[in-house]
Amino acid sequence: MAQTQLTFAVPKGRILDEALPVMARAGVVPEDAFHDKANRSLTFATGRADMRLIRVRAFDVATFVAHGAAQVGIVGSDVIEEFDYADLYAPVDLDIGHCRLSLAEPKDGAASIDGASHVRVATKYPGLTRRHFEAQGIQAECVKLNGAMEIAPSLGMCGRIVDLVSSGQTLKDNGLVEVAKIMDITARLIVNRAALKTDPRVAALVEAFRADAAAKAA
Ligand SMILES: Nc1ncnc2c1ncn2[C@@H]1O[C@H](COP(=O)(O)OP(=O)(O)OP(=O)(O)O)[C@@H](O)[C@H]1O
Ligand SMILES: O=P(O)(O)OC[C@H]1O[C@H](OP(=O)(O)OP(=O)(O)O)[C@H](O)[C@@H]1O
Repeated sequence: MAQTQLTFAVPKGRILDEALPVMARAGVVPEDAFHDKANRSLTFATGRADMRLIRVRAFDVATFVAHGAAQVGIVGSDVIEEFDYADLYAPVDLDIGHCRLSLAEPKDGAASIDGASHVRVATKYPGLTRRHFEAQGIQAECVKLNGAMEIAPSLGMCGRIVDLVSSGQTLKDNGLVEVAKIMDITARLIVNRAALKTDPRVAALVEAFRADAAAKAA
């Protein structure tokens, strides 16, 4: 009987360039069409007849894998923690996509919108933001944005933002300062828990990525 195809979900954003060499060392190499910017396909063959890639938005990688539509994927730990899907397991830290999730405010201080027990925050990460403030007994009202949240405080929409920071240049260029780090972030290999239990190819892939991470760390 022919084996079902494994589906490996990769994010189309900035992690991808760093992820491709790691994937190649674990034996996952996309067909040439994957690198053709004009190609609008979302599904690609790999060097393995029993595996295909899907290229989707970073947040959707976690959703496809949690629902078992893809068995394996690569995504930032920010996305994993934001969703906290029970069916998703993140067994390998790939040591790529380093950044941090931080709280930032205008360099002259948060706007008067914010009080002692209630703040309004623009973010792509409402779950992580609420949890961060809850731990301090503060209720966070989150305004969900999908990008460019650095402009929200200057437009009076919120007092602060929670967003990813790497060099800090985006904050600086928009008159903001980092006031607290919420978490350090790296990209992880993620797998669907049920697929890991039932399909030995998933366990073998985890081992291949784990061996590569261990060799890199040695
Ligand atoms: N400045 C950064 N430096 C390093 N890693 C980052 C940075 N920004 C984001 N990342 C990591 O890359 C992942 C994807 O980020 P990116 O901003 O490229 O997503 P995207 O594909 O543009 O998002 P969307 O799906 O909303 O279009 C993030 O989840 C995070 O783990
Ligand atoms: O600290 P820095 O090095 O400046 O990086 C931080 C920026 O990188 C990410 O955005 P990205 O460039 O992915 O664009 P986006 O707004 O489309 O998410 C993040 O959302 C910040 O805006």
